[in-house]
Amino acid sequence: MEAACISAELCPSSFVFSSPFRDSFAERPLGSSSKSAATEWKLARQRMTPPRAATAVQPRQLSMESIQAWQWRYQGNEDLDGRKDTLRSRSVASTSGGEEAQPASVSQDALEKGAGGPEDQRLQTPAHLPKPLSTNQSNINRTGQLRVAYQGAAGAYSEAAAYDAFPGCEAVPCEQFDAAFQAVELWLVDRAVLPIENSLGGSIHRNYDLLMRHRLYIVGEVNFPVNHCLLALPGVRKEDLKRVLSHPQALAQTEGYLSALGVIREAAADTAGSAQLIAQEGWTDAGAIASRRAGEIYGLDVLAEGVQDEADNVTRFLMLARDQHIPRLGVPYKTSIVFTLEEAPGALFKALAVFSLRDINLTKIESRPQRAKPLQVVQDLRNQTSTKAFQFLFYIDFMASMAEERAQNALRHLQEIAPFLRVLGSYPMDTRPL
Ligand SMILES: O=C(O)C(=O)C[C@]1(C(=O)O)C=C[C@@H](O)C=C1
Repeated sequence: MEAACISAELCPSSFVFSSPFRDSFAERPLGSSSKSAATEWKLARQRMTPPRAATAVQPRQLSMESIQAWQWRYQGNEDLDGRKDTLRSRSVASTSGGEEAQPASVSQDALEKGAGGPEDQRLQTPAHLPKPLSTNQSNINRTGQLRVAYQGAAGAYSEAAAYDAFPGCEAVPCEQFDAAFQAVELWLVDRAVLPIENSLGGSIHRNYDLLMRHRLYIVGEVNFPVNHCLLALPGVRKEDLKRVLSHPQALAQTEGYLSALGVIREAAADTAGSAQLIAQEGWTDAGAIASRRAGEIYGLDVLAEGVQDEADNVTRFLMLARDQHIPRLGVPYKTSIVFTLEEAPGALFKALAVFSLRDINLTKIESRPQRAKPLQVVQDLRNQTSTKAFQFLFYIDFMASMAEERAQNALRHLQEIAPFLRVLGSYPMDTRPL
């Protein structure tokens, strides 16, 4: 099928194939018509069972130092050899769990502090990390698995979504969302899978902002059913709990249940991380909202299952890559865009009309503050006044492929109204039954 690119600005980078896995999602049965296959999908996803290879060794979040070394070497500095032994022995000491080599988790701190150099005392290169990549290498690990970054600890829903999106992949935990974006940009991993919205909790605003800040493409989506459990240390009863820890989204999704329980809610970086913390600290007054699998990993009991406020609780995850997915025709597609508008009466109405005129269905609209330019002076000529208006970025998902003429025409039309327009990706819709 022909690739569609309506203008160089809308599709800024050329279509480059760098990984044999780029179409792995598209090749999966989308919206399988067989009832038994559909039921099997559903059950497998609800169990959230990663491939056997992934359960054998639990990934652990490693230190920021390994990433600094990666980043520094990736930028073309190759003179680490003289320090290799020191670095290696230090890293062994810092990861002395006695286990086998584990996937590195990427910390935001590591990425933000930037590359050091041989003089940088923080540099460490864990011995098990594969060789740094050059731009003409693909970052496929030694066993040929695709490496997929996600935010959180092992047992997080994001990890399960990563396995769901890329069956057989190696899921790489990251401390923050930003770290997952950067891990892809730095070629430490091939893809990232990140939550963008939840049917109960709404949008994950942080990831909208990061989509704009980074230059990755959306190459697919996964709608993942989230079935929350209340977890606690063995022997602890519901009545013993004074507080419950979890990711803010998970706390929002179980708001009614936790209010009835009368516990204090404490926000944590991710659901599985809170289960891990309770196990590590031996807290008998605290419970965690997390997956059943997180309970199994960290040795916590399931006190209650399905504690989300509505039985249908679905989180939509985006699959991100360095290269665009080439849009096709013949299967359901979504396209995600972000644009700005000049402050004027009816500006948003006109922008949305470009889709309705062509019978294109919108599935999502989100507005976020334009952080670089949050305010704009607006003259009201009729009343001879001027005020300051908030400036927004509008994110829209619509149901069409960029290979379709109507989508190309809609965006050409939008470009006439919008001072800034970027296509974040055109990708196959997840039409599997939930
Ligand atoms: O903490 C986790 O387990 C996550 O994967 C994060 C996250 C989110 O950010 O929305 C993902 C799915 C659920 O909606 C709850 C939390």
